[in-house]
Amino acid sequence: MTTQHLVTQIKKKNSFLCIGLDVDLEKIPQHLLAEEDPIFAFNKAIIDATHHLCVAYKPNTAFYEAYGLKGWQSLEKTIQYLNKNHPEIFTIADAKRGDIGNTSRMYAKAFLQDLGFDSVTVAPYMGKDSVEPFLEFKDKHTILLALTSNDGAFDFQTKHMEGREVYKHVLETSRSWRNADNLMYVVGATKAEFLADIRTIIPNSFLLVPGVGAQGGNLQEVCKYGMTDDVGLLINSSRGIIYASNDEHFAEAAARIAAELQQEMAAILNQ
Ligand SMILES: O=C(O)c1cc(=O)[nH]c(=O)n1[C@@H]1O[C@H](COP(=O)(O)O)[C@@H](O)[C@H]1O
Repeated sequence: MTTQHLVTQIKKKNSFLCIGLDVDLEKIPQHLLAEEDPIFAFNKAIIDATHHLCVAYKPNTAFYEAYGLKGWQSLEKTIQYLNKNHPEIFTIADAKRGDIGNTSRMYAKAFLQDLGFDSVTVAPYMGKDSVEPFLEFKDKHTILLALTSNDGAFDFQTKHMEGREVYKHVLETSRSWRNADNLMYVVGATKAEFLADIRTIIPNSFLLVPGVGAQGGNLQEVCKYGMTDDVGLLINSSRGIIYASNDEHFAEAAARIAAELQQEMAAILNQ
């Protein structure tokens, strides 16, 4: 999917919401455990109830890998369901990969080609040759971790190196890599106050912003400092939406929370 297509969808739906499909069998409604594939049954119900409210879905692969082969099959069914029924929706494999080039090439093939995601999250720690293989795919996007939402972000990312913070080096240096136009960046919603500075380095790049909802990030603050003329933001909430209820009306409950966020976004877009 092109960035322009994503922007068009955002404007059409008045939403820049990304729903995180982080499925934990201990948290889903227990009646779904009788289904042949409880994870897919849960995802399908959530997608059917919320697809008109969001522009992206982000399964975090940890929640699928944890269930072995069955989990991987649930992930595959979920992306196939999205690509077949909602091809206008942007899909993110939240896998946080990155390795020597030869290995990264295989990660890129797995998520962007074989599974058919529009994008994949990648860690920048191993540098240029570990990220460039992901950038080779036309109309696919590599979402590089820049400033993450967790407290550990302060261990390395905000430390100074040659006079500036490490996350700023990530932003700046990555712009010189081959096919850098295919880059987006992760900035945690809990770090909204850093966004003004970040926008001086990457004024137009799309940002994936997780941390609204369960982690306490503030949507208004993120938009105030991070929004561009083309919106430039995908705001993710996972647990705050998908676990709104665990009774048989869980999907409607998830849609209610998603609608609240979408309405808040619409108000911001129409200001
Ligand atoms: O790359 C991510 O999506 C990510 C980066 C980050 O800095 N913080 C962060 O929470 N995430 C992911 O975003 C999701 C947040 O989930 P909730 O806290 O349940 O909304 C999880 O899948 C996290 O792994």
